[in-house]
Amino acid sequence: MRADPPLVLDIDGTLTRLEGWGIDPRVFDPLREWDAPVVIATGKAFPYPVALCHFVGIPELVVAENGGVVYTGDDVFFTADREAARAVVEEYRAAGYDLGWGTEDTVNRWRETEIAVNLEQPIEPLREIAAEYGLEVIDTGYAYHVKDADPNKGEGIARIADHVGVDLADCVAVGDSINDVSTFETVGRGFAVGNADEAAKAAADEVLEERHADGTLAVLERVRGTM
Ligand SMILES: O=C(O)COP(=O)(O)O
Ligand SMILES: [Mg+2]
Repeated sequence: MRADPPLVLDIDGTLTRLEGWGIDPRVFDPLREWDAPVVIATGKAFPYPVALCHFVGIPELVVAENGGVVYTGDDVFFTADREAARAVVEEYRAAGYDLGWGTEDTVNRWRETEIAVNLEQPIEPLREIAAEYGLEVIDTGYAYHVKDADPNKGEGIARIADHVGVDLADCVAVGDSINDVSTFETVGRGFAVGNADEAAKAAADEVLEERHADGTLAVLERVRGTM
C-alpha cells in the first residue's frame, strides 16, 4: 500500500472556514488519520498550534510565530529575540497607538519572539519604528507581525523534518500568505489556496481554485496515498 506524504499546513486562511475565521471541522478527521507527520506552521503564538494538534489528536510538530518558535516534538527552539519587538511596541504605544487586541491581549500574551498588531491599527508608523530596530513588519491578512527578518517558517520546517526523519522534498505544504513563502521554498510541493495573497501565489508550485479549507481538503484528496 502506498503511503501519505508528510504535510506542512498553515492555519489562518488555510484550515479556515470559507468566511475566513474558525477552523473548518472537516479537516479534523483527515488530519488525525494521516499516516505521515503533519507539521503546523503558523504565525500564531506557540500555544495555538500546540492546542490545535492536541484537539485534532496528532503529535505536536509546530512552527509558531513565523519561525521564531520551533517544537520538534522533543525540543523547543527559540530562534528570535523578542526584546527588539517589545521595544518597537513600546515606542508605537508612546506615539499614541495601540496593538488593538484589548486590555488582556490574548494574541500576544504567550508570544515569545515577535509581536502581532491588529490590522485596524496604522501600519506606517509601525513600519517606521520597526525599521529603526532592524525589524520587519509583515501583513498576513490576519495581523501585522513585527519580527526579526531572519527566522522563518521554512527553517523551522527543515529542523522538524530533520528531527522526525522525513525528506523535505517529499513534503506537501498548503498556505495562503507572505509568511508561507519560505515554506513553499523549503518543501517539495507547495499549494496556495484560492484566497492566497500575491506573494504566496507567486511562490507556490500550484495555485488552487478552492479557497480556505476547501483548498486544503482538495490537496489532501489529491496527495493521499501517493508516496
Ligand atoms: O498569525 C497570523 O497572522 C496568521 O497565522 P497563519 O500563519 O496560521 O496563517
Ligand atoms: Mg495563513
